[in-house]
Parts: sequence; C-alpha cells; structure tokens
Amino acid sequence: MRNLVELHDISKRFGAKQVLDHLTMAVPEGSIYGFVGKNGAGKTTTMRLILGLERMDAGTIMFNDAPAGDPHPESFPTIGYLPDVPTFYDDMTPREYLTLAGQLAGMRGAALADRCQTVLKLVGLPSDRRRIRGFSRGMKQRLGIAQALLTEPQLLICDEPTSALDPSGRNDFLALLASLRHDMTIIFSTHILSDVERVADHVGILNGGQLQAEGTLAELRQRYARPRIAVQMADALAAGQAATALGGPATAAGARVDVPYAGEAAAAMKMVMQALAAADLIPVALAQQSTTLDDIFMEVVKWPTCGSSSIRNASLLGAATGFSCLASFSCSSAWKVP
Ligand SMILES: Nc1ncnc2c1ncn2[C@@H]1O[C@H](COP(=O)(O)OP(=O)(O)OP(=O)(O)O)[C@@H](O)[C@H]1O
Repeated sequence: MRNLVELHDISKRFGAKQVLDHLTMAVPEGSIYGFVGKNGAGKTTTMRLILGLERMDAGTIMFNDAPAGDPHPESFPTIGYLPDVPTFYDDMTPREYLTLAGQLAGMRGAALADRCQTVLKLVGLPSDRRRIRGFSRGMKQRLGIAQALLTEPQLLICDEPTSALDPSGRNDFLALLASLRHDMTIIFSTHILSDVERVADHVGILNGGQLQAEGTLAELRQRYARPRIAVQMADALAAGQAATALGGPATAAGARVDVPYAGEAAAAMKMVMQALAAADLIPVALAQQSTTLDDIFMEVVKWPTCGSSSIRNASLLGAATGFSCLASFSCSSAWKVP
C-alpha cells in the first residue's frame, strides 16, 4: 500500500511554543487514519499544515510522492475538510449553502445539483426549505460533512468530528465514515479512542510534537500487549485482601483486582486461583483482559519524548503497512509465569 500523504521532519512553533518537533508521519492511501494525542498535542496544527492553511517552519509534506508546492499539482489529491466547529451562512437552506460551496469549488449546473442531492441524502439531511439557523449541532455536523464530501475528495480530513454528537449521532457518523472506506483516504482526530477502535485501520499517537507510535490497531496491540487478569471479588474489602494475597503488581480498585502477568494466560490464571484459594478467598469472576487503545494511549503518552535525532533516524515512511514504535514498553512489574 502506498502513502497518499507523508510528512517529513515537520517543525512548527507558535511564539515560544514548539508545537511540532521533527514530526514524521505517513498516511496510507485508502486508510482511515485515527490521529490521537492529548489536548494541545498539535493535531489541528498538523491537519492545517496538510491543508495548506498554516505554514511550517521546516520539513516537507508529500502528496502521492510529490512535494507540496510542486509546480505540477495534478498529483495532489482533492481534499475535503470538516473543521471541529464548522460555520455556515445560517440564513441559507442546506441546499443553497452546498450550491454556493460547490460553485466556489468550480462545480456548475445539473452536475452540482445532482451532487448536492446525493450528499444531502448520504448524510441524512432534508432537502427542503428549512434554514440552517434552526439546525442542531448534530445536523450542522452532518452538513459540514456533506460540504466536505461535495467535491468527491480523495482525502477527507475531519477534526474531532464526533465530539459534539450524542451517542446516536456519533454512531451514524462513524457508520458514514466506515462506508467511505476505500473510496477515499480519511484522517480524523479525536479524543474518543473507542471511535478510533471502531473505524480506524491505522492509528498515530502524537506526543511532545512527535509521532510516538504509529501502526495498525493490531500492530499497536501486539506491541503494547499488557496482558492482565481481572479478578472480580464480592466487595472492596475482599478485593483489598485478594490484592494482598496476590502480592506483587496486583492492584485493587473497588471490588476488582487487576493482575498483570507475563507468559501463558492459562498458567497465570492457575497461579491466581491457587493464591486466592490459599488465602481462603473466593472470586466472583476471573477474566483475561485484552489491551485497549486507551491502555496503549496511556502507555505511550506517559513516556518522555524521545530526542528528535532518534525520531529522525527511525524511518516511519516507506513501510506504510509496517509498524513503528518510538516508545518502548517494559513489562517489568508483572507476574512472571514460568
Ligand atoms: N494560531 C495559533 N497561535 C498561537 N498558538 C497556537 C495557534 N494555533 C495553535 N496554537 C497552540 O498550539 C498548540 C497545539 O494546538 P492544536 O490545536 O494543534 O492542538 P490539538 O492537539 O488539536 O489540541 P486539542 O485536542 O485540544 O484540540 C496549543 O498549545 C495551541 O494553543
């Protein structure tokens, strides 16, 4: 799979704040790329740089292997953008607004009218005389995505598209993104990691101005696998006693005890059950826990930022389907199963 967008060694500073520091990132063509990072990590800044709405201090952006600014822009993808808070001319109807947006993008006549109808239907908005003024946040978000899709872009960039939506609106939006898979490449930033787990096939975690981990979800899970057993006890008192009996890295929270382990799951389960039985403690439930993107995120962002030279030396690009991780995870505080 080749990369539609590549960022090489991008640096960006606002005043005294170094927001991006030799950021290198690759977005495979046809992927849904979940772009995550703490508040202020620089996700919007990165997306605005890709859009050409912001100037970088150093580095290169490549589209289809051609540098942005190339005098032959035919290799550049068309880009649709859904900002975090889309704004509209409220006195217009959605159709009037989309017609204006299409005309500004050079679309005309019946083709434009047809496309307006298609995108309104796609996002589930009415094509009647209702004004945008009366729209809910969710309806405005839908109109924003309709506008972003109007020109049938090859690259769609969405900045925190689901943050203002209720669960049902979020559900619809994610289903829409998933339905666009393979028709276009999508970058979307979010703090809702379960949304990323649901639709993204690639994930990049931005921290300290650099991409600290990048890969498919499966690759990240494998790299950051933090196997553990959850022991459910009857109450918090029993959980505290169980944690003491299990010792080592076991931690209690409420009625649950978390037991990280290294080695075979079955052997770890057996050791946990034996230790509990020896202490005359009966668990309500025992279950193996899989690594979530939340676990991975917390693991990645807790590590100090690597030196920029090590980032530069680690080639994230050229292996779009490969996995790269710049922060290491050591499972030192875990039960070691022989
Ligand atoms: N035009 C600007 N002028 C000055 N500082 C800016 C500007 N744009 C962004 N910043 C600063 O750059 C940093 C990164 O901001 P950015 O919006 O890119 O982060 P983000 O990861 O998108 O954050 P969030 O998740 O909170 O939306 C922040 O400290 C922000 O205040």
